[in-house]
Amino acid sequence: MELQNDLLLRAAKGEKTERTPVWLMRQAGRILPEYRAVRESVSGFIELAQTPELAAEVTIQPVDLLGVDAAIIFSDILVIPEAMGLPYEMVEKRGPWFPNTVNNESDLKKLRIANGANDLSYVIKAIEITKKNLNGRVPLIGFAGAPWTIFAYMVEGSGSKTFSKAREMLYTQPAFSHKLLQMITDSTINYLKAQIAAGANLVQIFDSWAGILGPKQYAEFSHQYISQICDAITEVPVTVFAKGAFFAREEMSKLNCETIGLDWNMGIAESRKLIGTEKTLQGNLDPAALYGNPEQVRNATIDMMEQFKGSRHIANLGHGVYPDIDPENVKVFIQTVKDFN
Ligand SMILES: Cc1c2[nH]c(c1CCC(=O)O)Cc1[nH]c(c(CCC(=O)O)c1C)Cc1[nH]c(c(CCC(=O)O)c1C)Cc1[nH]c(c(C)c1CCC(=O)O)C2
Repeated sequence: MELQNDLLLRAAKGEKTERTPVWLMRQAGRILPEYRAVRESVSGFIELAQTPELAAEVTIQPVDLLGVDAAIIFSDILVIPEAMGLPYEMVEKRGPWFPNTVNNESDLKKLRIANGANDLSYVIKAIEITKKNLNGRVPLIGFAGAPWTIFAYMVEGSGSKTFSKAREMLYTQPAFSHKLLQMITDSTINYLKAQIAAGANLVQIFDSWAGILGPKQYAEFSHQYISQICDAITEVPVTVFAKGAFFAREEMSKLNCETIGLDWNMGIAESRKLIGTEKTLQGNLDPAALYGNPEQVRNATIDMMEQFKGSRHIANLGHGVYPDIDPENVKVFIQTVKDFN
């Protein structure tokens, strides 16, 4: 199907666009009252994510209600551990929790490499329904967690400020760590390929915990695996968002991907210098800027746009939108990008 709005894809490839495309990380299922209404009709996040018709509905909500230039499929990065044999729960107000964790070779034997189309058929079904109902209005973004971020949850068993157990593993059991990272990488490639076959027009890799590694460890335990994924995905543009990996920007410029996501700690001019002009940059307004009044949101957005001006850019926040942000301010952010030239 021909896309009516392909700004995101053209910007990712570095082609000329009439204006800068805009979407928000975590736009589906955080800020909209319409999302909460759907969410309350089921038992919880996991049931919602596993019900393709409803997942498709909340994926499209931000397109209808906010006017973003892309949809991102409603799911979670933690579906990969589950598909490998490590189920998770989503604890209200606390976040993800794994009843079992992976700590040694014998835990590893209980895991398998996920087959995207079979083990995650509910996501694939949700993508198919979303594509049909979007009817070509905007591109659909597929996604997965980066292997290191997924590893961190599988070893730790929940969120953590330091992920010290996961980082301990890299020092005390490097061979085990590499085996698990490779299994996650192979699963992720299968999964992204299945998302693309079902209709995802671009895929994004979220390395949310990149910033807790030092540069050497990042190169060995994260970057290398992201690089494998980028090399394997040849069908659609790839975006890599490694939060906090300011130290790896120059290395990231060599990845086989179209777009690098910036968080709000990364200076725009400095990032462009380190990454060069062969990549599109995505980001990077501080999500907290949306707590301001509409005038402040507008000014902060214009300030960001001016810094990116003239170079390959997809407008976004520097991380996911916070759940208590007023959707009206999100609309101001989006409209300001659309009006900017
Ligand atoms: C680290 C991470 C996770 N999940 C994700 C990341 C990477 C991005 C980032 O760094 O923010 C990615 C994610 N999670 C979700 C999406 C859906 C699409 C989107 O809107 O971007 C995406 C892209 C839905 C979700 N994932 C989750 C919810 C909230 C669940 C609910 O509705 O109760 C949603 C809508 C739950 C989740 N899932 C995760 C956590 C820590 C939590 C709990 C806190 C939170 O809300 O973020 C793991």
